Amino acid sequence: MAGSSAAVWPAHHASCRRHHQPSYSSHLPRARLLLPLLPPRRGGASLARPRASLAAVAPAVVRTASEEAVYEVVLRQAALVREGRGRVAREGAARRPRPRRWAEEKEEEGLRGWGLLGDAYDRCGEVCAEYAKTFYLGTQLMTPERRKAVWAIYVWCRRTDELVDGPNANYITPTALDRWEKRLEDLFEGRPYDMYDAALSDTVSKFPVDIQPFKDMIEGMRLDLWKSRYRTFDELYLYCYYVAGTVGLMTVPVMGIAPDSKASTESVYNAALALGIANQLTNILRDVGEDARRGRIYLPLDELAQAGLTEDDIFRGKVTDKWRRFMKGQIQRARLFFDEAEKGVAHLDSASRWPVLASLWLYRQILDAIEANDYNNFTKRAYVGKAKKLLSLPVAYARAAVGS
Ligand SMILES: CC(C)=CCC/C(C)=C/CC/C(C)=C/CC/C(C)=C/[C@@H]1[C@@H](COP(=O)(O)OP(=O)(O)O)[C@]1(C)CC/C=C(\C)CC/C=C(\C)CCC=C(C)C
Ligand SMILES: [Mn+2]
Repeated sequence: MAGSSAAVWPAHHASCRRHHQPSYSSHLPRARLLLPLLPPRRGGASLARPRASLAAVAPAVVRTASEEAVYEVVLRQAALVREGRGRVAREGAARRPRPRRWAEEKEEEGLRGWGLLGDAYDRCGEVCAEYAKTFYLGTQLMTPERRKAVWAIYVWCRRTDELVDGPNANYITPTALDRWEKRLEDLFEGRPYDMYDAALSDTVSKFPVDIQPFKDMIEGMRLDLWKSRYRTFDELYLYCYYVAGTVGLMTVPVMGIAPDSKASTESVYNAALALGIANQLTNILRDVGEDARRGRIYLPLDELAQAGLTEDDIFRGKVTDKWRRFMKGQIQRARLFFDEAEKGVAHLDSASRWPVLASLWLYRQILDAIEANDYNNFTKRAYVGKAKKLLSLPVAYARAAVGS
């Protein structure tokens, strides 16, 4: 946290936390369930066409309040990237101050200043390699600039998550999150607080990355401080956007859109958002039991009720036919988000496709694992075995190479 000596960098990785998930049941594919299915509002090829099967059950496509709000952010990010591309092309200049003060102070202290920035990125890479091995491997194909930038974003996200999910989580207050947000604003202004911040500060000076998704992720952490129930999928959707959809919006400007892509910028952002939502929904479904033991239910209560289930059923954790039916609907919804995301991958810059596709496939396989566990996500943790993980890598590599 800003101004605090407490290390926000964790020594451990808890298998934590904010895993949560929605569902719907037999009348499932209601129109509102999928932001990514909505057509784009502006020109350009769409990745987000309603699929025939869904259109049949969801003739009236209506966005919910959360989807509307999030879509506004998507449009703003897309506009920024378009503008950023133009500006970089015209001026060839960075948009924001580089973390000058930090580097100069370090030089005054007899440290290597700008040289330290290289070390800062290296440390980000090490953290990534430790916490997200497959993803780290995937970044090796990217250009050094992009790779370092994605690492810096990863580390900021991981640290933010650890605030509410890590060993010091019990001491985190709204004020601490306010300080973390102030520190974020400072680093965007070129005034980083520590070396991990310095790496991100440098990244945002080089790529058209907007502060909004970062702030929104902190907002998600705020929610986790007080909210442990989600009445509807709309509420859950917003939460998933905050804690995971934001990652897609943060990383697309760094990973880049393929120069030959005909897709509209906002449709690529929509796909990125869908991947974050899909990952978070999957995370939630995997961790239902773990969350329940912490008194949390990240499932839409209205959909639970429609399935004839109560909160007590979750806390009791008995796999019944009602639960299986409910879970099938939830898994189906998560898969739809993955499908929407997958369509966007081909439009990313070629070097960025592999890590995204590999991570998408790996995470999606957790849903298969839940099914293989006969929907017992109360006491059995769904995971993807090493062999499957290893197989996904070359397959994703081959697919990523095919291009847009
Ligand atoms: C290439 C690539 C995959 C880049 C993303 C790298 C990156 C910056 C990741 C940050 C992830 C992070 C630490 C988020 C903080 C909140 C959080 C922990 C969310 C959960 C992740 C799963 O982590 P884990 O299983 O460790 O969860 P626990 O904390 O243990 O519970 C999430 C479920 C969300 C992660 C979301 C993404 C990785 C979104 C990815 C979207 C893109 C990279 C956009 C791709 C673009 C297109 C066009 C498809
Ligand atoms: Mn976590």
